[in-house]
Amino acid sequence: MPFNYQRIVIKIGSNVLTKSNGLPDNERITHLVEQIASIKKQGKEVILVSSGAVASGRSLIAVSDKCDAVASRQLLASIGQVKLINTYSALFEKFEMLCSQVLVTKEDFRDRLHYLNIKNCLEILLQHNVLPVVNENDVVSVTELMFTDNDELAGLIASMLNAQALILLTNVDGIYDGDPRKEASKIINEVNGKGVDFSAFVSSGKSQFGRGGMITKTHMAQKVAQLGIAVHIANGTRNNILTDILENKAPHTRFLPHKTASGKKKWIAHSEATATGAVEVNDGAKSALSSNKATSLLPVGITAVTTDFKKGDIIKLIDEAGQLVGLGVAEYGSDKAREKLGQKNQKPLVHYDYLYLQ
Ligand SMILES: Nc1ncnc2c1ncn2[C@@H]1O[C@H](COP(=O)(O)OP(=O)(O)O)[C@@H](O)[C@H]1O
Ligand SMILES: N[C@@H](CCC(=O)OP(=O)(O)O)C(=O)O
Repeated sequence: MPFNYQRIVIKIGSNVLTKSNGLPDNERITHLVEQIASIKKQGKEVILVSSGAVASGRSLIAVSDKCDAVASRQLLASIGQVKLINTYSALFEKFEMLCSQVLVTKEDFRDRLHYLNIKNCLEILLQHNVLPVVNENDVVSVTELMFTDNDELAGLIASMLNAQALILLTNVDGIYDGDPRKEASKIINEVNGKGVDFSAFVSSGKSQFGRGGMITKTHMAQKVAQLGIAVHIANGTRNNILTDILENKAPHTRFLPHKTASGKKKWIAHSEATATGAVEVNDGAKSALSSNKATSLLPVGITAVTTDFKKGDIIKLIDEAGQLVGLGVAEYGSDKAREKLGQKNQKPLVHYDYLYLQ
């Protein structure tokens, strides 16, 4: 049965857009644009998250050996992004389609206001039948301000826009149950459920031009699927891959979507890096929160306030072994939370509607 998604986020990785010599693969880009155009013609909404700025820059300028890694990435991306977006623009024009450039940084997802600004921008583009082409703003995103990779960015965008599906195109057919270079390794067709540990067969090594690697892809995919979005990891260098995925006839890995979470929960889910405070919860609270019932975090289950926070901040819920249990919006500040620690019949510190569990 084909997948009948209405809103789809497609991420094209560096390795798909780049030839082995590090330069952009224009034939590949053209073929992907043709497929996106045909998907759009079916009335579907598509958001493209495209890497390739650095590779495009490489085709235009030689970087001096004196440049450090950060400066050379800034230089290449600044020049390359212009070429990348012009390439897309010219190719989509052949199909009478308008595309737009949206460059973002991790900071743009930090608070709810910034988050809504980007969301509104993407929504207005979609309403006008424009295809947003999103990339990280590599020129200003350096070191700790960077996304792990564009998979993380694509996951954020898919969650933000309540997409039905996220397609991650890379240079292998999906997640293998062993080293993808070995013949005995098989593709895992379906992943259902959270907490699957891929570390036994997914190596941390990255492909030639990739940044995050397959491990980060699997973490992100599980998280996004848990929020109700189907995630497909497939080989972007295969012909007709996008149309074949949607017709359910391409070999690849699919993460089955779980029940849909609210927009606010989706934002909270991706806020670990920006969470300000933290509390420690006991085992009883941990199992109550993980049960099938909608449960809020009550002071009776909190053993300590480990980092201060204000009312409205996103805080981390940590178990007694130091593991992250979830994230949520604090209903009151850390001073008040300390006063109520361990007490019964108190107002929840995190209401269920504003709670995301790992
Ligand atoms: N078990 C596995 N299954 C599939 N790919 C794997 C596995 N273990 C490691 N990898 C590597 O992950 C790479 C893809 O991730 P990445 O380098 O981040 O690509 P991209 O730039 O497309 O996002 C593959 O080229 C592959 O070599
Ligand atoms: N923003 C960069 C790509 C960064 C990146 O993470 O790429 P990828 O490994 O494809 O997820 C660029 O356009 O060159």
